[in-house]
Amino acid sequence: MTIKNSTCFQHIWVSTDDKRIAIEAQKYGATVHRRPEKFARDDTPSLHAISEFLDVHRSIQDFALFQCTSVFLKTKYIQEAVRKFESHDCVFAAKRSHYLRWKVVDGELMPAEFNLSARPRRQDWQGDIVETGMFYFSRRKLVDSGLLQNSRCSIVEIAAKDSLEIDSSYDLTLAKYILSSETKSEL
Ligand SMILES: CC(=O)N[C@H]1[C@H]([C@H](O)[C@H](O)CO)O[C@](O)(C(=O)O)C[C@@H]1O
Repeated sequence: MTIKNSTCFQHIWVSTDDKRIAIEAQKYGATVHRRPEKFARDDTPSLHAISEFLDVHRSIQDFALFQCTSVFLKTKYIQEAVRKFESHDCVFAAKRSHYLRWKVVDGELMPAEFNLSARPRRQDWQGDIVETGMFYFSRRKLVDSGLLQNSRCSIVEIAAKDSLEIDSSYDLTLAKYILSSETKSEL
């Protein structure tokens, strides 16, 4: 409904091989794209599913993928993405991360991005940019070359409280808790 209410799109499709999802999608005014089972496996990358969709819908040049695992999508994020998409090849949802990341190189632990003798403070750096998975605006020309993004990308920064992506039952519990604690005006 958030996508529909944004009034930003000519068409809203739900790509699925599942009858129950198809019924729900139609109930809320989306058009169903019957995704072939071989593109609907647990290990099917989204890019393959997008490519299959674009192969069937040849007139579509530009598109936005919304992942239903990000349940705190807001109209303001969609509108910002639409604005930025006018001057970029792709726009995706991202958040800032201020975690100090480490990596193992040849069996040795070392900082991924920071200097041990000058540990950054949150206040002193803008943080890493991390995809939240909420959405990806992109173009057929990129998908045709096997990409979803290129160097002419922009991001929409998602507030930490909206950035949860449901990947596990713990995430689902968290999402239910956040939803029950949000006031109606915030939704
Ligand atoms: C558009 C895209 O690439 N989607 C991919 C997402 C995003 O990378 C993730 O949501 C970012 O947070 O991850 C997966 O769901 C995953 O690894 O299980 C696979 C899926 O193909």
